[in-house]
Amino acid sequence: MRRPKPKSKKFKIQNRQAEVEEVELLESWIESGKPESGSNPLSLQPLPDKSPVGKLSNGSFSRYAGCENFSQLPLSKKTKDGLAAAKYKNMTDIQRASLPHSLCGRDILGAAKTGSGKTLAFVMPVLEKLYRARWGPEDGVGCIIMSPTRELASQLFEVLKSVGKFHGFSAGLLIGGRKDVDSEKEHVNDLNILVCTPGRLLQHMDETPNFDCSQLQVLVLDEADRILDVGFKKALNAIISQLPKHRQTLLFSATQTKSVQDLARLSLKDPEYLSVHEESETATPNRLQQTAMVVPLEQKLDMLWSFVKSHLNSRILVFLSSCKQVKFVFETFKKLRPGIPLKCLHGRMKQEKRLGIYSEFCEQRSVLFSTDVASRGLDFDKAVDWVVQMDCPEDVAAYIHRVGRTARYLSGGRSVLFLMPSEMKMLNKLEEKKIPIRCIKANAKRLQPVSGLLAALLVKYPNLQQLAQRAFITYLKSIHKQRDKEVFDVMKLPVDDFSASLGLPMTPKIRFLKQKVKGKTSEELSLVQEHTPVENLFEDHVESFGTGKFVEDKVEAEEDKGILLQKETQLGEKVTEIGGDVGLPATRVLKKKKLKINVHRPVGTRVVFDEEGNTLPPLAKLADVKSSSDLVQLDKDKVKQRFAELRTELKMADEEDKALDRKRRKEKRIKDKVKWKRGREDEETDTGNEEDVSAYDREETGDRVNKQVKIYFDSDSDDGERMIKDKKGVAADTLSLREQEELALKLLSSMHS
Ligand SMILES: Nc1ncnc2c1ncn2[C@@H]1O[C@H](COP(=O)(O)OP(=O)(O)OP(=O)(O)O)[C@@H](O)[C@H]1O
Repeated sequence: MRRPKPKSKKFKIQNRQAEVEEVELLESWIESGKPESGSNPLSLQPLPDKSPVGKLSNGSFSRYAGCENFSQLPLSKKTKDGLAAAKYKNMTDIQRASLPHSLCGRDILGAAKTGSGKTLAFVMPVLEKLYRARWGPEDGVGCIIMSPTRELASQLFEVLKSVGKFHGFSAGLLIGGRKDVDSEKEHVNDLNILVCTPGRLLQHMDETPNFDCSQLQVLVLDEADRILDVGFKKALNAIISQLPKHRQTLLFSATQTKSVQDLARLSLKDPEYLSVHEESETATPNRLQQTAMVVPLEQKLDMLWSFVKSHLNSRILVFLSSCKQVKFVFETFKKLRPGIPLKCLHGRMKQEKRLGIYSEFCEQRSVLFSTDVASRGLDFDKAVDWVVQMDCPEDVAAYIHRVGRTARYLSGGRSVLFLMPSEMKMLNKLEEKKIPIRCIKANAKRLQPVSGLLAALLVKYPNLQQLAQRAFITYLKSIHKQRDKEVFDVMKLPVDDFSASLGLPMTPKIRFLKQKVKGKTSEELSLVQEHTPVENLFEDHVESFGTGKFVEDKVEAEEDKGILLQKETQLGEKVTEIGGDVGLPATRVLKKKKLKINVHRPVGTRVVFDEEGNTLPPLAKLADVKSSSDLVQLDKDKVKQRFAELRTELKMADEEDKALDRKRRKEKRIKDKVKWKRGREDEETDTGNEEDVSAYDREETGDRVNKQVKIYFDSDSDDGERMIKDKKGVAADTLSLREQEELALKLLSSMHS
């Protein structure tokens, strides 16, 4: 391969001259187009002539305020080329609103719906600012872009690389979980742009010799409200204290902070608050169809399983509240082989694995079980079809970010939120924040119970039992720790039913809850929340939410073939598509599929499963039937029987333990008594030998011994002999008969005299 000819010196000088001229031109454009402080560029859109150089009617705003596409902005050729190469042409709302300001160097508080292009809105000003400042390798760190999660930081880094590929800046990704921190330390001082998470940046600030950010030009916080949240408070304060105050600061989020305290911490200078969708009817993307369902805690897994089985051709993102739950659901569902690849993502995974899973989910149609680590900012390459919130989000902001993983930019998407009866207040909160959500009900007939299968799995795989116990405890803890007590009440949870739904033979001990209820048993607890069937709950709910915003879709159960009951017209999807035959009860599915097996199955064919339990083509369908049939055939009776056996075994073991404990206590009591008796005898004969008495004995028996001694003297106080002993200090028993007679005579003579 021929190597490209090195550029001549003359070419380089010419090129540099052209750059200098371009920068001067850009600066003059920007200077002439600077908007007045406090102006709102949105109020002027669209401009009458849409000309990038046209004067505004009142002459007070940026002349770039009405631009529609990037070519109209005063951008360097390198940035324009980068944008063109990445096929970005027209600006989105937030880009149109913020770029005229941010390019002029003003501080920005940008808010816009999820998936609306906020990333470009801060990447471009970063490139332009450094370009116009003629930033070079020797100038060091010129810009820091911070994100709350590692995956998001990696994604931002990719966008920066693609749009800035014609620029000569050096950029680095600094995120935790990477082992090569030492090599990072060697190079970090040569980087111009850092894309990082707060923790790793602080680590470099603390540990890397000569790490210097004193020349910083731009600081960007993506998902700013999250980074300014308590979780990052200490790290962020420490970082900010090491940054120069004179800099440009850009904050972006779909749920932007307006807290004066937050802004003061960042020492923003007269920031421009740009909330482009504030006037919008909804706080979420228009193409997003949002639904909610009432699902009792003990039916959540059944519902999730049924949902996954009835959406085998979709890309589904499922949010759960803790790592332990993610692990449990992933591991058990994987063994049940739903017929679609399964993946999981949580903070306890190794970084390489996390990034691998993230990119696999971008490429492959699958179900990803995740904690909130995937809830913010991630822009999965191929559209996510469904976002399922198995556990209620902690607040409205968390809801907005979670559902925002679908329906991004121009694509559509759907979401479903499982709400327990005790969490219904969340719907009011969503409504208050302009989130249009429709209540739908589950098709109870299509529900595929999974707890029996889970119980069988737990018997077969003891490690799953541990996972289940941990998932159980952490879920309750997560509810207990939630700040919004109006929505989350751990006391209302049917704990025993929940435990059984995970396949556990007995409810694990819940220490923190026991303290809270002070002696209430778990049965009593479950009584707090009466068991109500889904349908009834839904009807209750419709009464209280029948204001028009929440629409109930009453569809005859007979008409529906899927797990979700929805009208065909409203979701633009055929009902059969939602459910298909996969939504049918297991036995009917088997009957149908068995027919197919008989026809198509080549004799002696092996069925191969991959690591995640997915069947490999061309026998995927066949194997699905086999796998599910295997499990269904795990003989429900057998499972029940084993379940009962396990219960009796545990009960017997419990009884044995109790008996042993009783015996031990009895023995100890006897031992103590014997010791105490001995102690008393010793006291009576020789009170001086205290060293033989243990501290415990002294504590427990000391008082009693003293009392006895005291009583002994009290009761014998009328005893003449004792009186004599007391007075003389000599025991009367020890005197001889002659001595006694002498003593008596002395006494008599003294009485007469
Ligand atoms: N001007 C544009 N033209 C075409 N596509 C764009 C444009 N700007 C952004 N996009 C695309 O829109 C999608 C969403 O963009 P981005 O990730 O920046 O959204 P966001 O507002 O930051 O979302 P979130 O709030 O979830 O972080 C991306 O796939 C991006 O490539």
